[in-house]
Amino acid sequence: MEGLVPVQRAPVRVVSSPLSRCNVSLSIKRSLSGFPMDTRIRFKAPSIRAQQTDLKESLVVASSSAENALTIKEWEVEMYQNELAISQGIRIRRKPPSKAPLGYSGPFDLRLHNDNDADSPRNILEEITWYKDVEVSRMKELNPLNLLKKAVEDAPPTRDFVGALILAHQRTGFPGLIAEVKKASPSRGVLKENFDPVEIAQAYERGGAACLSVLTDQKYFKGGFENLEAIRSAGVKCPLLCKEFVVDPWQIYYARTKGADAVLLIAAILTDLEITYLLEICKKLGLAALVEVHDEREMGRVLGIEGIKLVGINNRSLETFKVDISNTKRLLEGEHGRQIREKDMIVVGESGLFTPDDIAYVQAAGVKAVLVGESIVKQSDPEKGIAGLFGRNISHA
Ligand SMILES: O=C(O)c1ccccc1NCC(=O)[C@H](O)[C@H](O)COP(=O)(O)O
Repeated sequence: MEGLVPVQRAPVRVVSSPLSRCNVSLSIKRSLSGFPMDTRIRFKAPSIRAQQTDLKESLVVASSSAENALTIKEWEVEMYQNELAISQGIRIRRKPPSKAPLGYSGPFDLRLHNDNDADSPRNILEEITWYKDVEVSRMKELNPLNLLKKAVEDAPPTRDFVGALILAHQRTGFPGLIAEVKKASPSRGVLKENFDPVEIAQAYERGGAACLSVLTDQKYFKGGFENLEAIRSAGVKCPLLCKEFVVDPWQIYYARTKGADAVLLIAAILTDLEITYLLEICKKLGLAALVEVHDEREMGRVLGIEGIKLVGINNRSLETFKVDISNTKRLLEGEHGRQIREKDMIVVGESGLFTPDDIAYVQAAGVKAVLVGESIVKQSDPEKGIAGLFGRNISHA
């Protein structure tokens, strides 16, 4: 099935079913956590017609036992994926480690997570990630992937996000600006009361932004996919980054249907294999991917993944909210910095940038682009906010 990575193939024996004599083989192709599951039941059924009624009845029995087997297998895979994520240094658990399904009789260590407080998120990023899982399941029901894939064909064409950043950098001598359309955030609350996303986007464009970042999360950032769509439909030329917490390939397709030119992939919540897979989907859809890291370990992981052009260094810990712009400098020093230059990757300095000195600081550290929200969106005139941030008008430089 298109869009799946067969990370696990587990034969499930339907031991007590009468169907076992028909050589039922249930193979589970489970992709990544939160990703679609492709379940196929193959029959090497006897060719004799007379056995068909018998087979129908047997199917009913088998399907309920197969369903149980699937639930258990799915839960097991999720647990293994949590283990895999932990082994890659990912502290964020992708799902609440809820209780093992009825009938589970696997290794004891998979059940160790069932302590009483384990089902509470440990920080805001974990909370958002768990919420996304539920939200995406709901949205998928309204917009199934097969319909989305058709809708993608009618989406407006993608624009060159990376190219726009490089051009802006060459044109102005400053890092190319990704200006963020951000109404609120978990750390700062509401940043702008009278929030008109299209007006703000147009002001950013006039002010010399190379690209825009549009927050689409409703619950924590008071954003929305309708903002992305409205900005695109209003004729804003700057390429658009869909700023989401992507945990499922479905979100990438959805972003594309709403006019996105790029998406954010956060290394703190995705395994290496998931990033690789999501990058493939982006490539297929003509989208750029901004892969975001926060620490040395994430940077090391990302440098080991093929095909990443744009890497963002977030100065804000998404777990603690602490902002420290020296994070950008630290992560670009030494071996990692050398590899980034060797691979000719574009680094985006993200979060906590307020003044021309901040811009000069991250530029000296090696960034060719910056992603800025709060300091410019809060200004009564965001166009002037950009000039204030760079210390001069960058719209025609
Ligand atoms: O901004 C937050 O409070 C936040 C909290 C938890 C997860 C993500 C968060 N922000 C996303 C971002 O990375 C920023 O919106 C972006 O880098 C712009 O930052 P800033 O210029 O500081 O608004």
